[in-house]
This record gives sequence, structure tokens and C-alpha cells, in this order.
Amino acid sequence: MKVQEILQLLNQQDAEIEIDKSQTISGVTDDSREVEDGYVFVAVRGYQVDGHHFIDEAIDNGASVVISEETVTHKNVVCLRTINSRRALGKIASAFYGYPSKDKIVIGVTGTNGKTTTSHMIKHICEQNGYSCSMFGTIDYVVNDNVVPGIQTTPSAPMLQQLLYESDDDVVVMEVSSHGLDQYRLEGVMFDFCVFTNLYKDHLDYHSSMEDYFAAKSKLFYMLKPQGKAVINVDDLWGEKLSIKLSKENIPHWKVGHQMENEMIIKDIDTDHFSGTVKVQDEEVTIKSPLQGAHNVYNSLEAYAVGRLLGLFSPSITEAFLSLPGINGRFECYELDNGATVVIDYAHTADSIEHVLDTARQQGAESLIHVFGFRGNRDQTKRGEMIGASAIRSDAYILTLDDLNSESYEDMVYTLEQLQHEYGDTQGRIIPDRTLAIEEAVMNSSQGDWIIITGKGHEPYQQDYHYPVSSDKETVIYLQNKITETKSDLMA
Ligand SMILES: CC(=O)N[C@H]1[C@@H](OP(=O)(O)OP(=O)(O)OC[C@H]2O[C@@H](n3ccc(=O)[nH]c3=O)[C@H](O)[C@@H]2O)O[C@H](CO)[C@@H](O)[C@@H]1O[C@H](C)C(=O)N[C@@H](C)C(=O)N[C@H](CCC(=O)O)C(=O)O
Ligand SMILES: Nc1ncnc2c1ncn2[C@@H]1O[C@H](COP(=O)(O)OP(=O)(O)OP(=O)(O)O)[C@@H](O)[C@H]1O
Repeated sequence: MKVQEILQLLNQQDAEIEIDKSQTISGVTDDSREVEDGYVFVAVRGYQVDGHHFIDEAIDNGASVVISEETVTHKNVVCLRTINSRRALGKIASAFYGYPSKDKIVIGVTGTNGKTTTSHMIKHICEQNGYSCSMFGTIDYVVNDNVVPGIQTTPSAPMLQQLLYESDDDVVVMEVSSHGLDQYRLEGVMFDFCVFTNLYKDHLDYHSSMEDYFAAKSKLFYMLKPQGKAVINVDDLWGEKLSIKLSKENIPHWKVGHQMENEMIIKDIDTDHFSGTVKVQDEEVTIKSPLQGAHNVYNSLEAYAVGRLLGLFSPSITEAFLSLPGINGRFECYELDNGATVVIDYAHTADSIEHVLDTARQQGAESLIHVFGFRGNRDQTKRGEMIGASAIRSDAYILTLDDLNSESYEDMVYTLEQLQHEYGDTQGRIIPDRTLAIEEAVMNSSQGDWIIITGKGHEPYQQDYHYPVSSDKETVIYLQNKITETKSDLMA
């Protein structure tokens, strides 16, 4: 990529610069610490710090072009001003890597809940039907069968474009977060198919209202390729709104839901067998969800719809579901020796807690014990409703710690006490240490009980707890072994 192209991208062809416009750019970043010789550095005004403060450092590290929202002049460096640095970063990154999304089948999945699950299902359907598939999401990024570590659901624009460029796979499926859309991390990505799962109260620490959150999510559906198509769950109120909006603008989409005018009409959801019967193009098909829960039936139906839009044969999609391995931290079940069942799940909104507890009840739970907490420094508006959802559906719940992030232990314990006082009831109590809270639930369980541990799912713990373990899964295994050892000591 040449400097000349950057001028064109930013509509600054006429900019008077003394530097050779034909010089080659060697990389693009918004982080001064990553800059090397010949890089473009884009100064972004952040939520923590202002990237404009690092322009000198970027130049010292070798930047030959600086893009900023302020006027900057520097000898020997091309300095260009833009009104939106984050957007410029996305544009330049996609051009730098040669617009890699245009030559692949790219599928984006957005919504509050179900992105990871639906993406895994789509990947599996593709692979079972002979397509190789990359996937970028909350659990990890998989490219050419290699796992690439990542910290965000939707990576930064330069990383996303680099991953797309490096992918030799036929299909790329990616989870698309509202933060990613709002921050232009997806600028320049062109999608073949986009999926909308649902919208619930979440991330209102970042978005000013549900309307604002919805507007950010909606942006994805304007990034379809000319022949592209969306799949929308119109049984969700916000999904219905989105469909109306897209219809007005002639953006093609398949509506999935119970209404007769939908392209995929849901005839029946069988909550006992976790299957959905739908009518598509005059054909009736029953799709069995590989994961428990009515919510996972919805995820399966949307993944099925994508399979159909990809042109796959219906039986080969339904068959693919049968071999889907579980998804880390999504309704992951363990049987304890005492006959109780433990479920580890990533639910962290009120609605997903409802889904998970309802599913356990439908599966025959005689007594439900729910263990959960709240992320420090994240959306506080959903916490009361999460306790309410648990109090209504569980027989007992234990409030405990989730990641503190930068909140202090004392502040979070105080918050738990206040929330329990305001929204809780007598079946709830507080055990701050997460491993001791799980132990309490396990030790008091017996045959027919279900212990539901939510919030962390696949993620490792951020802080140390009483027992030397680093995830909910490890805690459950540790406690099970401890019980077994105690029993054998008693028998010896
Ligand atoms: C709240 C939020 O979204 N923050 C994002 C934002 O960070 P920020 O604005 O706070 O960045 P900052 O630290 O102030 O730095 C500003 C600029 O200065 C630059 N800088 C900084 C220091 C330095 O020495 N040199 C330098 O150049 C930084 O590279 C940056 O460009 O811009 C950064 C660069 O693009 C993102 O990495 C960062 O995502 C953080 C890490 C994050 O995790 N955000 C979460 C909320 C998020 O995005 N989550 C969604 C999933 C949500 C869900 O559905 O659950 C996701 O897609 O992961
Ligand atoms: N379609 C759905 N509707 C409601 N809840 C769901 C749905 N699918 C999954 N869930 C719940 O949400 C949790 C997270 O699911 P998943 O990881 O698939 O969603 P996500 O959108 O990727 O979440 P995140 O953005 O937090 O990574 C699950 O563990 C489950 O409790």
C-alpha cells in the first residue's frame, strides 16, 4: 500500500505534502507501542487515554504517516487530519490487507445472547459439509485450524483484517459485538450473511439506551454484499423492529419466527426434546438442537437457515447437528457421585438466567440451587433483574464473586449485600468466595438436585479463591475428588 492510496481513502488527494506519495506503508496500528518503520499510526481518542498524546512516541518508533483528529505537523512525516480516527483506522486496515473479506464467504452473528453458540453451530455445519471455516469470537479465534489468542469478541480493525487476510479457509464466521460496530472495528468488512439472535438489557454501561444499543447492532446489516442476505429472529421484539427497518430499505432477509409470512415459519418448539419444526420453502423440517434449552433451539434454527442460504441440502444440515460436540461453558453438564447434576453456563443477563433455570427444571430438576455474581465495572442496571430472575426460578441461590475487574473486594461484597436486600428474598444468601459458594451448593446437594453455576462459563478466574483452582469446571472437579477422597479415608 502506498501513501497515495491513504490520501484517496481519506479524500485528501489534494493535500500538499512534501513527502514522496509513492512510498510504501509497512503496517497500520492505533497503538504507538506497536509502531515500526514505515507504519501508519492512527491517533484514537480513547475512553481511558487520548491516543494523540502518543504521536511523538509513534514517530520515534518509525511512523511515516500519522492520522489524527487534531492538526499535527512534523518534518518528514505525512500528517493527515480526519474527523473520525476510528473509522479511518478501519478503512486503512481493510485497504492495507487488500479488502480480504471480498473473496471469502463471510458470516457475521450479532445479538445479546447466542452469538458464540450460533457461530459454533454454523462452523460445524460448514465443516461437516466440506467447507473449511475460520471463526472469531468470545472463546477464541480459529484460523486455518490454528487457535489464535484474542482478548475481544470482535478484534480491533487491524487484527480483524489481518486474520481475514491470513485465513485460507472457505468461510469465516465471526461474532459481532455492539462495541465492535460502534468503534468501527468492522469498517470495510463485507458480509455474505448476517444473523440477528435477540436483544436484551445488557451493556447499558456503554450504550446510553436500548435504542442506542439497537442502533449499534443494526449497523451490521448495512454491511452486506450486494447478493448478501440476513437471517433475523423476528420472535424477538427488537428482531421484528430490525426486520421492518430492513424491509423499508429493501435489504433482503429471512425472517425466522412463528408468523405465517416468515420465510422460515416456526410450527413448533418442543421443549422436552429440544427440537424445532419449521416450514421453509413449502418443506417441513424438524431440527434437533445439539444443546439443551429452548434458547438453543432458536440458535439451531438460525444456524440451519444460514446453512440453507449457503445452498446446503437440508438433511446434511440437520445431520451435522447430531455430531456437534458441546460448547465450552454453554450448558455444560456434570453428574456428581451423589446423583446431583451441575451445569456450568455463561449466562450473564436476566433473560439467559431464566432460560438456563427453566431448561434445568424441564429436564427434571427436583431442586435448583443457583450460584452467580456480577462483573465488576460492568453494566449495573441488569443486576437487580438477574437476582429477581433467580429468586423466582430457583429453590435457593448463592450470590458470590464474579470477575472484580478494577472494583475492590469490599465494594463488591457491599454491593451484593445491598442488592440482596433490595431485590433478593429469604432463599438467597451471600458467600463471596466463589469456590466456597460452589462447595456449599455441592455439599448440600443430593440425587435429583441441579446446581447451576452461571457467569463465567469457559473463562478462567481473574482472582484467587480459597481452593487452588482457576475455573468453575476445575472447582467442580476438585470438589468431586475431595468428596471421593474423604469417602475412601472414612472407609479405610
Ligand atoms: C470500552 C472499550 O470498548 N474499549 C476499547 C477502546 O479502548 P479505549 O478507548 O479505552 O483505549 P485507551 O486505552 O483509552 O487508548 C486510546 C488509544 O490510545 C492508544 N495508546 C494507548 C497507550 C499507549 O501507550 N499508546 C497508544 O497508542 C491505544 O492503542 C488506543 O488506540 O479501544 C481499544 C482499541 O480499539 C479497545 O481495545 C478497547 O476494548 C477493550 C479492551 C474491551 O475489552 N472492550 C470491551 C467492552 C469490548 O469491546 N467488548 C466486546 C464484547 C461485548 C460482549 O458482547 O460481551 C468485544 O467485542 O470484545
Ligand atoms: N438465543 C438465546 N437466547 C437467550 N439466551 C441465550 C441464547 N443463546 C444462549 N443464551 C444464553 O446466553 C449465554 C451466552 O451464550 P453465547 O455465548 O452463545 O452468547 P454470546 O452472545 O456469545 O454472549 P457474549 O456476548 O457474552 O459472549 C448462554 O450460556 C446461555 O445462557
